[in-house]
Order: sequence, then structure tokens, then C-alpha cells
Amino acid sequence: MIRPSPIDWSTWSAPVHATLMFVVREGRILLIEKKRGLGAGKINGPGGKIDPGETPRECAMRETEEELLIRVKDPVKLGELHFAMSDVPDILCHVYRAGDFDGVPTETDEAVPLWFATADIPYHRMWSDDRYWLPVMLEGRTFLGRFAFTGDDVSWNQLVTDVEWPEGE
Ligand SMILES: Nc1nc2c([nH]c(=O)n2[C@H]2C[C@H](O)[C@@H](COP(=O)(O)OP(=O)(O)OP(=O)(O)O)O2)c(=O)[nH]1
Repeated sequence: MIRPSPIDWSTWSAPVHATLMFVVREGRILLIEKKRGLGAGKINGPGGKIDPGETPRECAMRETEEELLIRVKDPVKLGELHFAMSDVPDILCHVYRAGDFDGVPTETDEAVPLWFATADIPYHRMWSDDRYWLPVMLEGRTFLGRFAFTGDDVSWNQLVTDVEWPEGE
């Protein structure tokens, strides 16, 4: 049975806009253990909230530089994640992927860098929606994921793949 969405997505908008950056290279993905902020203790990609006047791409690159001291090259937007939350403000998150970077991934106050084989993603230590869309991101395909949360759990989800994002986003 397909459960009706608890959210009217046609009118949904989020007060918080954020980004995630995934570096995927030679069968491995660069993740972080997040040391503070929303999702502290979880494994995730680097990323954070978009600052006023900043584009999503600029934010994804800035947050990656702040958290891991690396500068990614030629990031491509693959996805958008729309999170309807139950206990914190709703979030719209832009997801980027890159294949190369300058610098050496380095631990900072915000994050510990961790490389994983793409066949060995630690979903049990990640946000509960990630298992739905991260495999699509690893295939290099585009996607739009919509998730309603109850606390930390996904209570409703929808994933549309092969979405065309505007050029240069
Ligand atoms: N993988 C994944 N990431 C998520 C989910 N929900 C969610 O907010 N994130 C990401 C988006 C952002 O990168 C990050 C939240 O932003 P943040 O609190 O780290 O923001 P920030 O670095 O600007 O920190 P702050 O100092 O403003 O608090 O968590 C989710 O369900 N899955």
C-alpha cells in the first residue's frame, strides 16, 4: 500500500537551506564524522547551512574547505533533499559530487575525515534517509528525495531519479 504523504509538497518550502558535498574517487568516498551542530556524532558528507548572498555551490565548497581544509574541483549538483522535520525547522539540502580536490583532508574543530569503500557505506551511523538516495548519488545519477521525519526516523519517503537540474546550479 502506498501511504498518502503527510505533507503537501506542492506548497512546501523550507526556512533552512543547506548543502552536502561528496568526494568520490577510485572506488572510495570521503565522509566526515561530524563533531558539532545538527547531526553531531553522525557520519555524513561535509556541508552546512547556506549563508546570505551565497549560492549553494559556493556554500558546499566553503563548508568542505572549512571542515576538511580541501578545495574540491568541478563539483556537480546531483540532488536535492527536501526534509519535513518534526522537531527542528524543515531543511532543503543541495547535494554535490566531485571527483578531485586540492589539499589533504585534515581533521578540524568541526569534522574528522574518513574514507570508505563505496561498497561499505556505514549507513547505521548516518541519517536514516541516506540509505534511500546515497546509492543513486554513487551511481552518478540525479535525484529529488522527499522525506517526512518523526524524530530521527523517516516516516514517509519519495525518491525521483534522473531529474534535470538547471545548468550551472
Ligand atoms: N546526509 C544527511 N545530511 C543531512 C540530513 N539533514 C541535514 O540537515 N543534513 C545536513 C545538511 C547540512 O550539511 C547539515 C546541517 O547543517 P549544520 O548544522 O552542519 O550547519 P552549519 O555547519 O552551517 O552549522 P551551524 O554552525 O550553522 O550550526 O546536515 C540528512 O537527513 N541526511
